[in-house]
Amino acid sequence: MDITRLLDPVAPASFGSEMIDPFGRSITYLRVSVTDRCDFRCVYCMAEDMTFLPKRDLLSLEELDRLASCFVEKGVKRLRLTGGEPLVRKNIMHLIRSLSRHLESGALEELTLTTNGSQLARFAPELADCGVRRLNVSLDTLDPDKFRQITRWGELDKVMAGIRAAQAVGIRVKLNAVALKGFNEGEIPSMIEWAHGEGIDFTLIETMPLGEIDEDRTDQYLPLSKVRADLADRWTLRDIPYRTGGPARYVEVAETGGRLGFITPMTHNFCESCNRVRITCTGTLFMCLGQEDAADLRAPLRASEGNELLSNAIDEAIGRKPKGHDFVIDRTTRKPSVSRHMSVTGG
Ligand SMILES: Nc1nc2c(ncn2[C@@H]2O[C@H](COP(=O)(O)OP(=O)(O)OP(=O)(O)O)[C@@H](O)[C@H]2O)c(=O)[nH]1
Ligand SMILES: C[S@@+](CC[C@H](N)C(=O)[O-])C[C@H]1O[C@@H](n2cnc3c(N)ncnc32)[C@H](O)[C@@H]1O
Ligand code: SF4
Ligand code: SF4
Repeated sequence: MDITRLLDPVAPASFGSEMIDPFGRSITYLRVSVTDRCDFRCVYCMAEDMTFLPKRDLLSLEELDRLASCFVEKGVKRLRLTGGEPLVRKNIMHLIRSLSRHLESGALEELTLTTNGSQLARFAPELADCGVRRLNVSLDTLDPDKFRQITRWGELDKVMAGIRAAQAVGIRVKLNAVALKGFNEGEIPSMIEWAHGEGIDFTLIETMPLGEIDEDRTDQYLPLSKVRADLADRWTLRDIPYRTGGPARYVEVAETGGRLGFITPMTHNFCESCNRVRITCTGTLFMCLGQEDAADLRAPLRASEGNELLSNAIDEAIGRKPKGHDFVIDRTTRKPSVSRHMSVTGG
């Protein structure tokens, strides 16, 4: 905590001050959406006909580096690149290579990604070389036809090759699947068995109401409380204290010997222990995934070469971090709770 702020609450935070929000939560985790573009169009994430940002609106990789590095100086220990699809951003490895200096210095504990895996076979060796030790691959089905259906045109083979390539260079892969009623509901146990057989942790996510999509979310929404109860009829699930710094809560499945995570924003809110904020590829800071409020960091970033203005803008925004989301998915609420798509902030 910056001592000058304790003595005088209106004193500007000194550069490098750690970030504590109004609810006493320490912000140590930054998610950076490096592009809003993607080579897939998952039906729960995007509409088929999406309008993406013009390239001129994007921060350069150097600007993204400066922005993320300012957060590292302010106490961020975990950095996750997302998107859109992070690996489709041109020259993304320049950014990852450059950010890896914070791993070498010990300032960062983890540099990682959430990816759809389509480009992973190409990038895995270099990612490992940059110090990426584990990453999350989003995969909602193991059936190639269903995979094409949910992603609108993705090829499962490529993702599988990406997973294998990552494992081959020693990167630990975790699979994340959005639980979708009538789509992968029946396949969840066999996906878990497959992942655990491969030594891969598996996490289920509840669908959240972000952005207009072509389908009705009420038809897709599958509460994980129900999935968990069904799995508990089949297997022995034991709560374990394992934590990654993300929102998943884990159990161990006695019969498979693997870890299963649940990300339950709808049925069991985890905002109380929130430790994260997000920046987008245009330099907008979102203090909460589930709210519209945001702060522009591009202007202070570009206004001077030093980081003081930027640091002050970040402190001011962290001071507005809300308590949590107000997500609702039901038949009476047709509009998404938040207008932007998940691909803007990267989940
Ligand atoms: N509501 C909410 N959902 C989140 C938050 N962070 C992550 N999620 C959801 O969880 C999904 C997976 O996030 P990841 O960071 O890839 O996975 P994770 O399981 O949290 O990450 P690790 O546990 O660090 O491996 C995201 O795409 C979101 O859908 C959050 O702060 N709030
Ligand atoms: C937006 S994607 C970005 C990174 C990368 N393209 C990927 O799919 O891993 C990050 C995660 O958000 C999840 N996601 C997208 N839309 C969602 C929604 N409406 N509710 C819950 N999770 C969602 C995806 O399944 C994925 O795991
Ligand atoms: S979930 Fe990821 S892969 Fe699927 S459309 Fe969204 S950004 Fe692309
Ligand atoms: S919804 Fe907002 S407050 Fe809740 S965990 Fe996610 S980012 Fe944090």
